[in-house]
Amino acid sequence: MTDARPLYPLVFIGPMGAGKTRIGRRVAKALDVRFFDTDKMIVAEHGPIPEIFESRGEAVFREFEKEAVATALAERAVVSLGGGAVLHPQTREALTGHTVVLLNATAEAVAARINTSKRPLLKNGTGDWQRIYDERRAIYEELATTTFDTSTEPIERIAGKIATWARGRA
Ligand SMILES: Nc1ncnc2c1ncn2[C@@H]1O[C@H](COP(=O)(O)OP(=O)(O)O)[C@@H](O)[C@H]1O
Ligand SMILES: O=C(O)C1=C[C@@H](OP(=O)(O)O)[C@@H](O)[C@H](O)C1
Ligand SMILES: [Mg+2]
Repeated sequence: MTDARPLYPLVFIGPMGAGKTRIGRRVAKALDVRFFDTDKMIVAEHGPIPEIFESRGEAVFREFEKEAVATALAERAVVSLGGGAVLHPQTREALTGHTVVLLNATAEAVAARINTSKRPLLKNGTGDWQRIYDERRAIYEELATTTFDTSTEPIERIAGKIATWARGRA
């Protein structure tokens, strides 16, 4: 069955450390389109993420994030969201009809790779990762139009596979 959804914006969702930022950037390069990372947009406008969580709270961060997502989704681009962006109902609604790629990874793979100090929700270590993932799993799976697992292969190989898949979709 062919997928009638437009390829762009091509959106990456999934848990922290799955590789949305790194893989998204590589896929954009391979497809020769622009790349937006909503966390980077928020940092550019409002400052470092841990400071936003600390001084304004998660709810304010989610509002900033909703705005960044809406801006990025208007572009013909690859767009990587932060792991919790899908918690906002307006963001879930905004994703309707778009091509949404879920990047999944196991807790073990993520524990070996991520810098928890930059992720305020993991400041007690990666033990919280599984709980947060379990809370969000159903949302990710409902929104995703395709899924790739990033646990075992290097970033370049996964990005290459996704770019090949995307070319086949275009
Ligand atoms: N497939 C992978 N194999 C090994 N390390 C990875 C892989 N994907 C991502 N990483 C590493 O994990 C960290 C988090 O990646 P990032 O793209 O920021 O994830 P996300 O945006 O989903 O939180 C980075 O240090 C990155 O180099
Ligand atoms: O899952 C989350 O709630 C978060 C994920 C982070 O982005 P990445 O998924 O790119 O790490 C960042 O938006 C913030 O620390 C909160
Ligand atoms: Mg990221």
